[in-house]
Amino acid sequence: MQIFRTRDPDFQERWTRLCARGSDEDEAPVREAAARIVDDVRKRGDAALLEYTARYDGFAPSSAADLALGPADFARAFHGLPAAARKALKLAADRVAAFHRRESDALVPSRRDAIGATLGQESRPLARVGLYVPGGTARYPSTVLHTAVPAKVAGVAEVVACSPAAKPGPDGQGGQVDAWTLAACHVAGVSRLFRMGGAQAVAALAYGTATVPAVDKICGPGNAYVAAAKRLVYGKVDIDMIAGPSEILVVADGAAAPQEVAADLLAQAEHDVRAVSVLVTSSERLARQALAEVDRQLAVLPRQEIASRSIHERGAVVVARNVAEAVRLADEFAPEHLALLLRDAPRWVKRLSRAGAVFCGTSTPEAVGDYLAGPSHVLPTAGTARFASPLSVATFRRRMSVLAFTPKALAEVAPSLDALAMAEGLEGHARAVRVRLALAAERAGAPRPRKTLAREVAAAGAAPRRASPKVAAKAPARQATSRVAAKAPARKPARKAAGSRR
Ligand SMILES: NC(=O)c1ccc[n+]([C@@H]2O[C@H](COP(=O)([O-])OP(=O)(O)OC[C@H]3O[C@@H](n4cnc5c(N)ncnc54)[C@H](O)[C@@H]3O)[C@@H](O)[C@H]2O)c1
Ligand SMILES: N[C@H](CO)Cc1c[nH]c[nH+]1
Ligand SMILES: [Zn+2]
Repeated sequence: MQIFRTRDPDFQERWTRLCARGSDEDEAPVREAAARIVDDVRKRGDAALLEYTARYDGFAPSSAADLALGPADFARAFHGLPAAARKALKLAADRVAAFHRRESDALVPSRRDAIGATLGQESRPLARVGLYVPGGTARYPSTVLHTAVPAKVAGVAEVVACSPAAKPGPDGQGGQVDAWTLAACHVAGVSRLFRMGGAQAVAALAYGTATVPAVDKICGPGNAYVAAAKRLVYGKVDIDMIAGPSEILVVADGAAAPQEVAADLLAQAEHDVRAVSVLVTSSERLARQALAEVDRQLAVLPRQEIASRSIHERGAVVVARNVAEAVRLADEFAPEHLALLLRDAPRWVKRLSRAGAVFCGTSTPEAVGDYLAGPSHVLPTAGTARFASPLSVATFRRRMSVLAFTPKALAEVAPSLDALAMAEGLEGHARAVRVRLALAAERAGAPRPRKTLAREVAAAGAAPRRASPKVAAKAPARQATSRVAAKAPARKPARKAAGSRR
């Protein structure tokens, strides 16, 4: 694990390199591999999906339909678990649901303004979403809960999930998905789970295949291949964010316990060889103690191989001049998880604006957020916390603006609208308003000079309205106007037409 100090002459260079984790340069080979896979599944559908599933997950079902598991499988798995396991899943699901139900929709309420325009927003759930549940080197039933529960709270009608099956065991049998993951699908109300993973799963959900339905949005975390594929399909579908290899940045002062610092760093390092764990501390002594403690704990960690590569290839300890500088660097790094092992940790939160989630103080280990604190553990990685937010109910809903003008309101804004449209050279837009004003005037039978009305209708580029015999009998002047309009030459200068109504 590298160690450097903000006083070092090459600090900026090393810090910039550390901050660039997961960047385009860092991930070029992964991106190219993901692009080939996505393209192939888009073109060849199920056939390509089955080939990649066999290659990467060792699962070769006889038909693509066998990739899918459904509610009966989920219920069987749930009821087959011991009571303590069912209780843990339910507790986590309940806490996630309780937190996300507290989210507010914060819409602009519909209101009629001074001119008579009623303006507002409405929000609706997405119809069908696809959740990526990782499963390459670890199982993630918690991710089922931290994605599907907010989706259900949001009101999504159809929640489908995908997760790679475990690699075949010594018996050569593939296709197994652990009971906890299936049970979590039962608890969270997932409709179907497809046993597929990686870039091929993302492509199948984005473009649809004969077996896998195309979704409106793909959400959920995954390794670098999954993250790269989500970037590639964005636009065809929406995505929640880039939630790639896990990260933690711990800010600690001299009072922090090195054992806790090391444990938090390793808890993320064990996710993936590409996970990033960083300590920024104001204490040289703590830096040294934490390094030693990481080595001690690594030696007895079951996922030592993965965590050790992550720590040695991507981990770092940075010694800052003081806590304020450490906190400033943490914010610049924009980590997925930011742990504040500081005296008076909550006080520092107001200095932060760029982290996926902030964990305050020694009794709030990051792991509590991973499982059952409440806020979804799906968080932006690779510095994208600069602009992206945690997965939430809002992730699964979309807003639409709703506008309703009265004729009077339209007439009031028409001159300015006309001016703007003509400035943009988009006369069709201006005409779409002028025609309404002209027809409204005609309907109202406003006592207007014949020529003015003729000019208005002609300038709007519209055909004359055919007056009903009743109206025609009552309003000979308007009928005459329409006849004139039908014959009128192409158009008068628009501004003049608009101005004539002022
Ligand atoms: N940011 C978050 O919110 C969050 C939450 C949970 C987990 N995670 C991350 O999710 C990831 C889980 O990773 P994982 O690998 O265990 O499971 P995964 O399901 O994300 O990836 C496994 C799949 O990757 C593909 N793959 C692997 N090697 C490949 C190769 N060489 N070429 C092409 N495709 C390949 C295969 O299709 C395989 O099925 C970790 O990085 C973890 O840190 C992030
Ligand atoms: N730390 C992960 C997010 O980066 C979430 C998780 C799930 N299970 C354990 N951890
Ligand atoms: Zn974790």
